[in-house]
Amino acid sequence: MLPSFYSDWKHVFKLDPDREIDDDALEAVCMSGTDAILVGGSSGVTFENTVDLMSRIRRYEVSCAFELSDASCGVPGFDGYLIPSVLNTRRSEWLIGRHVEALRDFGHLLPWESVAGVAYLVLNPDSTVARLTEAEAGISNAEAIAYSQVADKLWTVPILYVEYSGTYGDMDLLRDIRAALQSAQLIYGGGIDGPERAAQAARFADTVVVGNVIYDNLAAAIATVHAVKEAVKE
Ligand SMILES: CC(C)=CCC/C(C)=C/CC/C(C)=C/CC/C(C)=C/CC/C(C)=C/CC/C(C)=C/CC/C(C)=C/COP(=O)(O)OP(=O)(O)O
Ligand SMILES: O=P(O)(O)OC[C@@H](O)CO
Ligand SMILES: [Mg+2]
Repeated sequence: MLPSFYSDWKHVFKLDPDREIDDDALEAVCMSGTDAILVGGSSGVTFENTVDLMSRIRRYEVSCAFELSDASCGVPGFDGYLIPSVLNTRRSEWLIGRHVEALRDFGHLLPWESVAGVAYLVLNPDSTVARLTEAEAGISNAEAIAYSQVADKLWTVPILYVEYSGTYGDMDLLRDIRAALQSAQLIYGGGIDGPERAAQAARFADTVVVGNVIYDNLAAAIATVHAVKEAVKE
């Protein structure tokens, strides 16, 4: 498989266009040595707040990708675009329905060479994304592994995202999902509050995403970069 814009990502910071970040904090994040900034959120993302955040990140050399979760937010100028689908949603619109409508209407505008689909497994029932998409987050570990295998082995998705947004996940499950995958890049995100948890997740995930702690404890967030880069993958 040809390498893509996300293939080398070990550590990623996720910035939400719907949240405030001052210039000093943004500089610390962009100059931290992270592999990329991923712009995205599950609610309150608009064309305007996305353009605003992208243009501020563009002052720095760091790669910058956008997670497109609303068809009205097709902002050009990112290095790459991730398009999420939720595997364990009860509503097919979040798996495929909205995507079909968006591609029908706007697909001709997409820079396809810089686009990748992402299969999300949403596992924190209290997260915004779980509520929004009515995800069946309380599934057993065997079911979570089966979902992952459907995405990876049957559908050959490029990226599987194990999403615990807002809480730290089950690392034994992450290990077992890792072991069950054939080719998908494994992204982990959720509840990483500093270097220890970041290093643990990096043992099993190809890519570790750090989000909310940027806004809650910037120093702890910055420390996750080194922790992930130095972690030994199992
Ligand atoms: C030039 C250019 C780029 C043109 C683009 C043209 C265009 C718009 C083409 C259409 C492309 C397309 C197929 C778009 C998909 C449209 C769509 C609506 C897809 C649905 C996506 C989806 C499943 C959304 C649900 C939410 C989700 C999974 C979001 C991902 C990000 C995420 C989970 C963030 C975490 O959320 P957060 O807010 O941080 O949560 P917490 O509160 O818990 O922290
Ligand atoms: O905000 P946190 O809990 O770090 O989660 C990161 C990311 O997976 C959210 O989509
Ligand atoms: Mg968030």
